[in-house]
Amino acid sequence: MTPIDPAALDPSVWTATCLAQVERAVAELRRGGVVALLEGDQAALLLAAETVEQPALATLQGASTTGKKGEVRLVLTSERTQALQKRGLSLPANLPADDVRVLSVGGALAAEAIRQLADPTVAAFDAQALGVAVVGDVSPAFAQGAIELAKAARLLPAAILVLVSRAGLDHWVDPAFRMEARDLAHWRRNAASNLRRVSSARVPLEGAEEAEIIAFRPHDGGKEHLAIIIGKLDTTRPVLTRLHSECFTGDLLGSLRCDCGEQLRGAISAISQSGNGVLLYLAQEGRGIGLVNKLRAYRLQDAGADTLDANLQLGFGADERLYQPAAEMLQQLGVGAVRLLTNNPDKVTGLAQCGINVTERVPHVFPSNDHNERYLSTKAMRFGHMF
Ligand SMILES: Nc1nc2c(ncn2[C@@H]2O[C@H](COP(=O)(O)OP(=O)(O)OP(=O)(O)O)[C@@H](O)[C@H]2O)c(=O)[nH]1
Ligand SMILES: [Zn+2]
Repeated sequence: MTPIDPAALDPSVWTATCLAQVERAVAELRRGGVVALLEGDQAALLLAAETVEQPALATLQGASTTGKKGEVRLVLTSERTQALQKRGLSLPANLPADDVRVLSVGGALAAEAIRQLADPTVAAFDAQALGVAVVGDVSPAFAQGAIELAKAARLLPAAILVLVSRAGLDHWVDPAFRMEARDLAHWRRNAASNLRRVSSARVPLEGAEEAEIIAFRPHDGGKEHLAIIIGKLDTTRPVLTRLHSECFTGDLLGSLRCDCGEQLRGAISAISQSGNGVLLYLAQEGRGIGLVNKLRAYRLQDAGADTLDANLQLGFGADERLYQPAAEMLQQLGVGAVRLLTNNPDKVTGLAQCGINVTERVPHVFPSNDHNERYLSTKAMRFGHMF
């Protein structure tokens, strides 16, 4: 496929083309297929570690032998590498403080062993026996791009990578699944934002009968975020606002592991009682790691980790949420200043950094139960929540 020259295209066409390429690659990684990142005359063939199966792995191993560009590498976040070190992986001392680590895993490692290296919730394994060593000759654009694509696919942040020359790509990967590494930065800027208001309806809620739900669709076609307007919005003064991150288990099933269900219904009634306000229901399940990874985090918590360390063991940051979509929804609703219902100081600073004036933090605390006491105390001790 001839590379697209951005200068020759209308910016909106260019953006749409580049976003579509990233989205196709993300879907392909989820189904265990090979995608390619390009930079200059170099290319990196990628597989997501979580979905790797033997036939696709054999393709990458074949490319590594034929391409003579080097062996199969495993790309992990530094958080995941540190967790593996605690389980016996030996790495050279004094490594640079990189976000992402590229490891050589030898030519013969089986798909199952790769999945185990990515996933701390599977049975214990002998990390030392894998003989993993650090290699440093992979472009950061490839290594970071691989992790970014895996996260965008809501998979574990780990990938398999092989370097090949751009000229020989046709043999290894379908043109539909190739993209310039630099397009990822463009995608990052546009995907989560550029929200388009797609539909809205009046939905009377228990305790807030005058309510309207407005759906905002991200530019990348991802899951919609919802704004729930309660009462008649008065934007002439700071609006009572709640940013609620989706929690399937707490919001829908009434899970006692967290406080989300109570916070959701509590926010609706607090806003209703105050007269008017907004609840943003953000498609950022599991502090942005997705439901499946949150279930993995719960397994790690059942084995002793707290909610923050569980995220790190999986290879994620403590909190992967972005505040840009929330700020953009508020701006589109004409809300420039808010009184924010939260105990989380990061929400206050995150929203303020995205241009919303947070005039006041309104505490949003509910009593604990036997199942969520540890979760809530971790929030206070390690995330700085103000209870
Ligand atoms: N990764 C991870 N996410 C969790 C866990 N427990 C709950 N969540 C998610 O955390 C998010 C809860 O976010 P919020 O209700 O916005 O709460 P918060 O950031 O603690 O801040 P406030 O409630 O505003 O004080 C939801 O997306 C849940 O799915 C967990 O153990 N691990
Ligand atoms: Zn929850």
